[in-house]
Amino acid sequence: MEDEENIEGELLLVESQLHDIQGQIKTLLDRQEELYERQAQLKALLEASKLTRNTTINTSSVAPEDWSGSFPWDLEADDTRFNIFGISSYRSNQREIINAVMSGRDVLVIMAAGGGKSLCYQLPAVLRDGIALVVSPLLSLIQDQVMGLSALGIPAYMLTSTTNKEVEKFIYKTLDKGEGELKILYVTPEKISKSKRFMSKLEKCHHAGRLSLIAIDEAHCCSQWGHDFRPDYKNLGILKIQFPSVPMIALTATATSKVQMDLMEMLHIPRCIKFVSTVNRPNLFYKVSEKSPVGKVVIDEITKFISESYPNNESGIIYCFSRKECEQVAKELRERGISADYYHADMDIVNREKIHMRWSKGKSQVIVGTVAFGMGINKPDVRFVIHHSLSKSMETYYQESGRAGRDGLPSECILYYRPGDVPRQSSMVFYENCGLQNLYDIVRYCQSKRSCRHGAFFRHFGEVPQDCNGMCDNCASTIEQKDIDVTWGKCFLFHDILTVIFSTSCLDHTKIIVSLLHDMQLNDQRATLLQLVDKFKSKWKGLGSFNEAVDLRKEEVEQLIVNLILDNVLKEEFQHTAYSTNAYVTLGALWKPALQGNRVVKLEIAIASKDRDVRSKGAKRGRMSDLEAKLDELRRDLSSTGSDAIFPHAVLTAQQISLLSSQKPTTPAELEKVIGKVKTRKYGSKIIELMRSHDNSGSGRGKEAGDEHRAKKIKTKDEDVVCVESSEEE
Ligand SMILES: Nc1ncnc2c1ncn2[C@@H]1O[C@H](COP(=O)(O)OP(=O)(O)OP(=O)(O)O)[C@@H](O)[C@H]1O
Ligand SMILES: [Mg+2]
Repeated sequence: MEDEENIEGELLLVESQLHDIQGQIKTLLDRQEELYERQAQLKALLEASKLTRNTTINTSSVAPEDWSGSFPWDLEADDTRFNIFGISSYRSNQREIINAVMSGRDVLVIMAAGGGKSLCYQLPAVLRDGIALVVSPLLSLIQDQVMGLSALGIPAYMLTSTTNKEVEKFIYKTLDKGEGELKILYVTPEKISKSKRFMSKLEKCHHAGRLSLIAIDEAHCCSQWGHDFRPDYKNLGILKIQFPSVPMIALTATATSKVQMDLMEMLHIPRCIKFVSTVNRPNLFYKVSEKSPVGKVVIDEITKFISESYPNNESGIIYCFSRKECEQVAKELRERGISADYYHADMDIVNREKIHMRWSKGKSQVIVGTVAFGMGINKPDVRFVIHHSLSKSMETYYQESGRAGRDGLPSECILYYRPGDVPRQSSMVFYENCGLQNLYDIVRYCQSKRSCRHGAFFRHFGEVPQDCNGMCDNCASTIEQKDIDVTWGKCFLFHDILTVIFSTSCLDHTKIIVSLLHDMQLNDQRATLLQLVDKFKSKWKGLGSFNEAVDLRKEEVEQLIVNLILDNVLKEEFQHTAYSTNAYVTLGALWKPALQGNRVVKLEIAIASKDRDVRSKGAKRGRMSDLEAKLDELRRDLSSTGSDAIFPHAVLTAQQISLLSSQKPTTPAELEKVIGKVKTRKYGSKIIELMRSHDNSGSGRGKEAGDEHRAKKIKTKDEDVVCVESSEEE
């Protein structure tokens, strides 16, 4: 009898070790496949490199590799950056990239969303002689860029299906004969692949030495491995073959090394200089909020968050799972006084564009959209991105949440998560290549109450982690968190957090769940996640007071089941019906060791009464100061008057408003120092008029809400605090 038990014990151990080894073999086989793939890519790249060497003018002697050194165009570049673009200093890598392009090199730029990629090709385009060609995938992006550049007085045009005949004629003539004023020409990739006429004009332009550079924006669209593959981008390789001496700059926000290799190969730029910036978005505060199963509660929470944190109509996006959900959420927000519109693929294009415009111009505060509200968003001052439902992968979440704070100012990204949402997503993605694996990665992110959220992105994109400086809920939380062993069903409370490790208790939760499923499987029955939770709860109740282990809330049982899925103790299975795909929970590869207590499953439980209301230090803002509000109104007025309507942020950025309201320039010379020459020439008189009247009206210095702290307390020389009533004394 004892012998048998020993044998059984060893058998279990052997089985569990075998399972681990099988896992390792699988990892090695996957790695082998990756290496084969990489080998093939490298061979192809070598070929392409040899090919390009034969056709490319050798530029290797043109410039040194120290791209941050000094260059002949430094002064002119600085002057253009500040006085035309109104940008006071370069962000990380911008200067180096500009220098490499100016030196005639091909460049690949990987820079996070909002990092400032546009300047990297727009500035050299202004500085270099001739016309710069920019390929961009979306009409709305192109329109936005052309409008912005025109407002700065830079002759930029687009040649797309919407371009009128008159402008088209002008563009062709300019390409052909070099007569008109044209510095930057935007086209969609279809123009390159489908219009012979365009390509022949471009050829002429190049032949006359007037093609200054070629920029491929959103370059990840070239690669099938990227998240937004566009077939027409595949044909862009022709550009380097036709115009080998013209520097090419390819730009994207995210590209794994596989996608980077792919891009270099497809665009024929094997010897390009690569600038890879960090994926870090230090101005974004990341948070996962527990999502109530009651829809109205979630909307109430979102409404409270928006109206308390963003009282000045600051823009935001809410991502929803389905079209129906978008409409519902937008309606309920409107009922609660938030100006919200919905946006999804079922709407006609005119309607969608109208909604997008309203929002971009600050006439509505929130867009509630599906993932269809995507790449075309160029608004720099989106202050919050809320996910009403789970994204389908870490990569899509990074992209979607990354639309917040592109202007570099503090912004918030909140994901409402409940384990019950997992089957909804998994039944949509399970048939995709690695769909479930990608989904489970973001589910792990959501379930964790300890790991740094920014750290999860660093890990995902293979970057060395950096401290997030309290810019996520888990790092900002001061609550002490500890692992507590509750073997034999005991649990302990440590401050506000209870962490439970379920192990070998014969009545523990894991065992009950696994044995429930085992029984069901024997009877040919199946259960969805919610059904399994109910079964567990009633079984648990049946055990009554004999059970010493902690009684979990329904949501916590869901969380545990999802953890068991992530740990391969359970797995999801899918079945198609005529109308939908149902997800069921069944036994996974490691159910036996779990049942026998050889598999430790951890569950992190935050005590239910406290949703850790941690916030970003910089995110919560008060009402705009009086002057800021006036400047905001002025930029809206200025953006909608004049011959070509532009977006308010193209007139004055959020940073510029903030600088103006603190520095209060009242002469053109002072104003120029804040917003540069071009904007001063265009809008200076109106801004100065506003500044002066604000100053004279008595609502000037010291009376603004934003300056309250300055108005109430100033320090005298001997450091005494003196209360003052009016700004004059300040
Ligand atoms: N050096 C800078 N200083 C201040 N603002 C800048 C600077 N460079 C760019 N910006 C501003 O940052 C915002 C985002 O820039 P841009 O549109 O070029 O980002 P991007 O890298 O192309 O992002 P995406 O991947 O989302 O397209 C714009 O409002 C731009 O004017
Ligand atoms: Mg961009």
